[in-house]
Amino acid sequence: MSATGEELVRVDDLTKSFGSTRAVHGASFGIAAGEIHALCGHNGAGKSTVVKMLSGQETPDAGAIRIGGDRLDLHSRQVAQRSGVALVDQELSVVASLTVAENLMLGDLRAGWLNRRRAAGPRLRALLDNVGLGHVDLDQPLSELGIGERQLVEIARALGQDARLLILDEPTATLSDVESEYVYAAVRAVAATGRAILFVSHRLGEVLGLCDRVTVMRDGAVVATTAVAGLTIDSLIVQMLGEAPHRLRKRTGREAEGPAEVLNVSGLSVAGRVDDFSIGLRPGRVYALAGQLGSGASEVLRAIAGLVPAATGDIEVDGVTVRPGHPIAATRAGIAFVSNDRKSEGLFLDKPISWNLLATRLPAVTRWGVIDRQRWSTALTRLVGLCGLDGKRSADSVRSLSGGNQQKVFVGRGLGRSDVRVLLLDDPTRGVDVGGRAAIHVLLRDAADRGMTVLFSSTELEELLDLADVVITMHKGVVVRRHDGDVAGPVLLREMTHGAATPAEERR
Ligand SMILES: Nc1ncnc2c1ncn2[C@@H]1O[C@H](COP(=O)(O)OP(=O)(O)OP(=O)(O)O)[C@@H](O)[C@H]1O
Repeated sequence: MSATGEELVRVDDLTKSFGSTRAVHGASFGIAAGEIHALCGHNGAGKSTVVKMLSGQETPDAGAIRIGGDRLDLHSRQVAQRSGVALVDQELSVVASLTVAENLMLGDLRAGWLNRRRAAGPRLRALLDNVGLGHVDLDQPLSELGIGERQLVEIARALGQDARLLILDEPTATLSDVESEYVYAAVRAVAATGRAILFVSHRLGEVLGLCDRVTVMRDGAVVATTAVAGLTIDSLIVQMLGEAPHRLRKRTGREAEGPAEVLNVSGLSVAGRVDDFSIGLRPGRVYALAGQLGSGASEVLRAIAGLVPAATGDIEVDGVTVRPGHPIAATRAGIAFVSNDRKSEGLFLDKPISWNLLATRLPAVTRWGVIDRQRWSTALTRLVGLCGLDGKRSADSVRSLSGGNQQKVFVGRGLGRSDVRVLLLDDPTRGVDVGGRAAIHVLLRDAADRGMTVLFSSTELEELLDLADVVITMHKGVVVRRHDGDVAGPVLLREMTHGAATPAEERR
């Protein structure tokens, strides 16, 4: 752990609301020069909003940000960058088709002669060396590098901006352990140069292993800033969730026994993402895959839906084999998939609601290849009712709906179809407000009650506890545990953020 020096970054009473949502209120903490400072909290705690305020993407409603004692008005990303704040985002912004050198110069504010490739060469070389990329050629296309190395190029680029504060938002979420180690080494090297580092992570093991102190947020407020030396995974989880009586998932009477399994998956693997995943699912139940970004939950769903060509393993629906990597075969077998990206992978935003709901069931609403008005209208009325949408608006474009209602249309397409046996949903309520979320939960529960098998992924404890009959936790591509009976929120969070307990941890 690096020694920490004078306080370099200071955040005081930072506050930000979106409409009636108080995303962050009264948040205060400091980061010393040379310190690796973690920012933790469960979903919706306010971490991203703090990061956005520090990096100039959101303007605080109140409060102050100081770097090196100077109070800063970081009203745009460029201003934040000029003030010495560099952000390495969850989504990499490096460009695969450019060379490493070109990527390092992207977005550099000191454009001009200094950045011309030849003049900049030695400086760029030093940046790469600093993050452990001494073996990488500046003129190599970025596409030749692995995902971990691209993450390091991104960090090197941020350093090239002469950052005083380097913010890393879940930098290892999708990396392997080996790749993550390179990132840790780079982060330690950067801290050793006296910069302040804010490290946002859901992986509590790495927080304890890498960082000096951790600030935990809950419901928009800072709970505490503590030296990691005095913390354990469990004490961090208590800070994240509070001491209040922990919610238990209530048994619904849907025990493990019951009707024969409809979906059987065994030995499902996706190189580098999912390792040896097996599951048997019965009809009439709601199953959840609980896992953070990088847990493999999303890839499992996509692989079962036939959308991952490189997936291997056995998938059977009602005893009939469905070859991985064949989406049409999966659909024919009765598997429907709702992705987590309704905008680019599902809805036609400028088409009417009716069209979006019925496009996937044309055979049921046509006669001799022509749309049968009567059938169309009957199916539409039924589906609009099933989704809890306003029937009078079915001619409106999907774009005109709120996010929650758009998601209802997206989910609704898989409902009420006799040919769908298994409904897979990747994070079905992401970005949906509380009311919309409850409505989607009702839709999914009803679908299960009518005999469908529902399997969804989520990172939200409340959603897992409210909706699922069975919760399967995943961490770094493997199943941690299957919970058929009652389970408490902190147990799920521990398994999602840290994986299986070691024998020593079990004994404690
Ligand atoms: N642009 C926005 N408009 C409306 N509400 C928002 C917006 N951004 C964030 N929120 C709300 O503010 C609260 C804090 O969200 P934030 O994204 O900062 O949390 P987080 O700790 O980063 O969560 P996660 O780990 O899930 O990313 C949440 O209730 C969220 O729904």
